Amino acid sequence: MEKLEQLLVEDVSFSFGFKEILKNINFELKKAQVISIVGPSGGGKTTLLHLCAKLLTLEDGRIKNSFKSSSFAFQEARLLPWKNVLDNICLGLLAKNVKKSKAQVLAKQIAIKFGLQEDDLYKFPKDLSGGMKQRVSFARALVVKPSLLFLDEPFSALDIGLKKELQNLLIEIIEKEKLSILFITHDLMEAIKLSDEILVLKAEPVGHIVKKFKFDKARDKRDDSFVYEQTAKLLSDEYIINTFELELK
Ligand SMILES: Nc1ncnc2c1ncn2[C@@H]1O[C@H](COP(=O)(O)OP(=O)(O)OP(=O)(O)O)[C@@H](O)[C@H]1O
Repeated sequence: MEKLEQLLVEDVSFSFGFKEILKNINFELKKAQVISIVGPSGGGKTTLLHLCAKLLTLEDGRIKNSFKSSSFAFQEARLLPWKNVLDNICLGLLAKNVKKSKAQVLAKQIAIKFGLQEDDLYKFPKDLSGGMKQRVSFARALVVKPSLLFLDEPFSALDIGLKKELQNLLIEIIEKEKLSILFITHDLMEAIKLSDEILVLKAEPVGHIVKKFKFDKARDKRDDSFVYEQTAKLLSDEYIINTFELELK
């Protein structure tokens, strides 16, 4: 029988020193699902993601991650400046003991899929635009074929066209490879386009989930009008208004 892959977060609370950041967080992320965490700045979204990804040590509650493998992509691409594009993408594969020649072939394939040109592969991060760095960061995260991907605002610095292109590519990979994603975004439209569930994290008095929104419509059927319609609905929801301290005009 195949092992159940899921991320189970139960009663998680966390403090930095005396400052309580998160209180009683509960949710479950299943295979091929996308959960996004939205909320105002400073609400503890990144802290929660880091706890789930074991980049921070859990103090209180339980996090069970039974996904086979995971990887990350962050808002800043975090590429190694002394390695070229190809070598940056190869890193995770080499860490998994894939032979260098094989790693380079796989890295090249995914780089091209993510819209990089052949001659970009030998450039160093300092010679890349922000959008190109982001493509490299995605390629590096996905080349290892993770079953769970942690994303911290990966699209926020990109122009609308590139954002849409990378989102669509991600949607294709979610459906084809049954990728699961936990991601943070400030962008409600992006969350609606990509997620099965949105968790709204309110900062006051301590970071907690005030509401969960679920979306059943197949991701590849979510056209612009669906996204606009749902965004308008969310923006009139009292929990969203309250959490983001929106003023009703
Ligand atoms: N290493 C740290 N030490 C102490 N406090 C921290 C540390 N990292 C974050 N914090 C504090 O924890 C709180 C939550 O931060 P976090 O980055 O998780 O919020 P966020 O919701 O992701 O914010 P943003 O949307 O601005 O990225 C903030 O008040 C922040 O100042």
